[in-house]
Amino acid sequence: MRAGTASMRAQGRGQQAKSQGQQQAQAGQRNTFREDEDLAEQINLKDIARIGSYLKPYVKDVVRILLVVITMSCIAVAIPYLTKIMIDTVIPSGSMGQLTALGVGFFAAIVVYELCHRYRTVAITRVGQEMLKDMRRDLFTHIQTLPFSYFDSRPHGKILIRVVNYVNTLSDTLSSGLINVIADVFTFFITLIAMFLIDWRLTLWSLILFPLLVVWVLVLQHFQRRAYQRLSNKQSNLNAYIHESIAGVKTTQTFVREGEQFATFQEQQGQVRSSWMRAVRLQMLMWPGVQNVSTITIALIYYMGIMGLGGVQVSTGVLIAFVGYANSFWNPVINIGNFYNQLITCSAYLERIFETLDVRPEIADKPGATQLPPIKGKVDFNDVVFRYEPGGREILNLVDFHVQPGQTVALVGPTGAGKTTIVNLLSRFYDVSEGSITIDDHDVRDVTLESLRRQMGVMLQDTFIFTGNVRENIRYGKLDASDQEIEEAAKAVHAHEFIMDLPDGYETRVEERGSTLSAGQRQLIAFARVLLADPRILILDEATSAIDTRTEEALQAGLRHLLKGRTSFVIAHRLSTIEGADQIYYIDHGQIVEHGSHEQLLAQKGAYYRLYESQYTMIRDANGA
Ligand SMILES: Nc1ncnc2c1ncn2[C@@H]1O[C@H](COP(=O)(O)OP(=O)(O)OP(=O)(O)O)[C@@H](O)[C@H]1O
Repeated sequence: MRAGTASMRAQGRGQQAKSQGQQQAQAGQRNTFREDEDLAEQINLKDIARIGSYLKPYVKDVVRILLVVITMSCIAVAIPYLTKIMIDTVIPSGSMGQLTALGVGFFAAIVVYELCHRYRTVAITRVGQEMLKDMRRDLFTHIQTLPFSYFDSRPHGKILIRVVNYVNTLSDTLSSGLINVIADVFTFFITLIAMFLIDWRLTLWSLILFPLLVVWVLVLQHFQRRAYQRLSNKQSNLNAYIHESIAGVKTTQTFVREGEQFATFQEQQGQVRSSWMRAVRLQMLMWPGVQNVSTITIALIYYMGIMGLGGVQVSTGVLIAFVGYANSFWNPVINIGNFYNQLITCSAYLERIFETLDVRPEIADKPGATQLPPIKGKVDFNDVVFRYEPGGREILNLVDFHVQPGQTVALVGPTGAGKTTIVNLLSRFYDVSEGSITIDDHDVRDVTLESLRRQMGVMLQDTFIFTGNVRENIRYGKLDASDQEIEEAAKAVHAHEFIMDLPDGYETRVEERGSTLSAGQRQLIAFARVLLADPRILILDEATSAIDTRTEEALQAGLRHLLKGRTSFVIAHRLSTIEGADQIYYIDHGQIVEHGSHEQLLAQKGAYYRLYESQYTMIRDANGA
């Protein structure tokens, strides 16, 4: 990953997002919780402009808020001027009428200011939250479309932190910063104009230290940005580690490795703490800079005004009004400085968010992709070569086989041989590196993903159960299925019996990943789900591995008529489940080494025969024992 950094920076972040994954993949490297992700050197102004694009739908609200905020600025500018009139004109004149009128004016200004303030706070928060919601929605929907390879290339905790924490971090900047800063720029200029109109010499003296402040902010921003980038990386690493630890907690407890897990956690946490402290220390340096300059300026105004230096000859009223202006001049400067600070902090998070949004799914419909017509089920693998990473190890090497509609094909072979990879290519979760895969003579890359996957039913090794109840989980296969259809599918796969034994039958609540169900029960539910979807091509990847032999026999009977007329691919280590298959392919090291029916393969006395023998011997020994 590091080797690619220089060229990535040169290309700018837009391309960087795209190239980072690819370069990582080319180098065959994947990110882990121990590694920081690469970050761009410079703040990308496009990222900032993109936040603006999230404001677009709320333009009317923003205009209303801006009007309110500008009213507030005008009041803030008027008050020192009213003070000047009070001191220089009204008090010396002793006119009670003018004094009362000015007093009422002051009071009205303060009431209007407070009302505006309340409105502004609520309206800005609402717009900010809507923008965050939109951004989170975009991230979530985009992540749902990303290919498996994206999730292979980094810990899931690092993806999670972008959608939740990083977006939250933008909250302040979006909800108050962005709109307030526009008002602050406005206040800054009208204050400056008011100051020039009252006394241009004193105004110039007030600005004498301003360039110094700009230099101070610019010097600091580089270090500050680096510090916040480092912090975002460390937070991401910690999140990835916590996520992994929770997923692996059963293994940790089984092997009593809590101590080791804790030590790694402490190490990760320590890195977050130290990078946080450094970032905050740098941020704190910005504040005294602005604060000191503003204090020195005010002292200077008093000194110049009182001593009449530098050609400055002013009345007491002007001097007091000027100090008031100096405050309301420095306030927006401080606010703009703070906003800049926030922006630097946010840019570290924004680049991660937009990088995710910029990842173009490698597996996507090509321009002009057609709908795959209703399929009959002819499948051809034509000299397929496949590597998970470009330039990486060949996982499949010239795999060539042809399946007729309605046939049941079994893939067997040692672990890691490439069986799952074959069926993943068929559903186009990855694209072949060389060769082609066709369904009914349509190349899977030429048709839309939606029309392809909608006609395929895939049941993977690790069955996923969503939070909800059993019925909803089965309905996932066909969202408009009736209760009767759901129960029929469950009966066909012999899931109905165990479901009826659950406390609330089909309404029994199940938790994320189905942790309250046994592995076999989870597989039966997934089986019913996939059968309900009624796909033309069925893929069962170790789908019966956790089902006990008795249930499996019953299940086989139920399945037989469902498999009829469907092209099916069955991967099973337990050979008894695939004996009836029309074709059995024995895969080893990414190649088909034998194929034929069960009887033909036994007669060949090759790898399949040896595997069968070893399983048979194991069963016989177990029964004998
Ligand atoms: N996402 C991935 N990225 C990189 N390599 C992978 C990935 N998934 C699998 N592999 C590698 O590809 C090879 C084939 O894996 P595959 O899962 O297809 O094997 P399999 O025959 O299904 O094994 P098993 O019977 O154990 O499920 C293995 O060497 C594995 O390490």
